[in-house]
Amino acid sequence: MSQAERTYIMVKPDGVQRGLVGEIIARFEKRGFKLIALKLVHATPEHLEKHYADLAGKGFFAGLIKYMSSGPVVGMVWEGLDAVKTGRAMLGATNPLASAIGTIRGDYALAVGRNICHGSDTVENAEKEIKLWFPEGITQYASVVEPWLYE
Ligand SMILES: Nc1ncnc2c1ncn2[C@@H]1O[C@H](COP(=O)(O)OP(=O)(O)OP(=O)(O)O)[C@@H](O)[C@H]1O
Ligand SMILES: Nc1nc2c(ncn2[C@@H]2O[C@H](COP(=O)(O)OP(=O)(O)O)[C@@H](O)[C@H]2O)c(=O)[nH]1
Ligand SMILES: [Mg+2]
Repeated sequence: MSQAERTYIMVKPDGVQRGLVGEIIARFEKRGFKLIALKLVHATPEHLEKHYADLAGKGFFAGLIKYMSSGPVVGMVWEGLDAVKTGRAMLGATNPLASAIGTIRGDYALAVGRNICHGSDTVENAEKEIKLWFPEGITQYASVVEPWLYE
C-alpha cells in the first residue's frame, strides 16, 4: 500500500453514452485521488482482447469484446493511497445486482454485461493495464493538496 499506488480506471462505452464520465471522474477527485492520465479512445477488438486476456476462456468473452469495442471508452490513471483496492471498492461488485448502494455500479448499473466502469484488480494488473493503455507514458506533477490528504 503506498501513496504513489496507481490504478487504471476506465469508463466503458455504456458509461460514456449514458453521460456518466463526469460523475465517475468527480467521485475519484472528491475522494482525494490524483488524476495523472486521461484519454477518450475507441479501442479495437485486438486491444481489448489484450486488456481482458485473463477472461479469454469465458463464455461471455466474445460479447464482452463486442460491447467494449462498440464505442469510445475513457481511460484514466488515478494515484493515491491504496488506489487499486479503494478503486475497486468505489466501483462495487462486478454484478451490479450485488453492488452496494453508494458504489458506482450500485448507483448507476443493473446488468453485469453493462456495468459502466472498469477498475484494475491488483497492483500488478494495474501496472500492465497502464502500459497497455498509455504506452506514451504518464505526466507527473506536484499536487498542492497532498499535505491535507496525508499525515
Ligand atoms: N456473467 C457475466 N455476463 C456478462 N458479462 C459479464 C459477466 N461477468 C462479467 N462480465 C463482464 O465482464 C467484465 C469483466 O469481468 P471481471 O470478472 O473482470 O469483472 P470485473 O473485474 O468486476 O470487471 P472489469 O474487469 O471490467 O473491471 C465485467 O465487468 C462484466 O462487464
Ligand atoms: N456478460 C458477462 N460479462 C461478464 C461476466 N463476468 C464478467 N463480465 C464482464 O467482464 C468484465 C471484466 O470482468 P472481471 O475483470 O472479472 O470483473 P471486474 O474487474 O469487476 O470488471 C466485467 O466488468 C464485465 O463487464 C459474465 O459472467 N457475463
Ligand atoms: Mg476485472
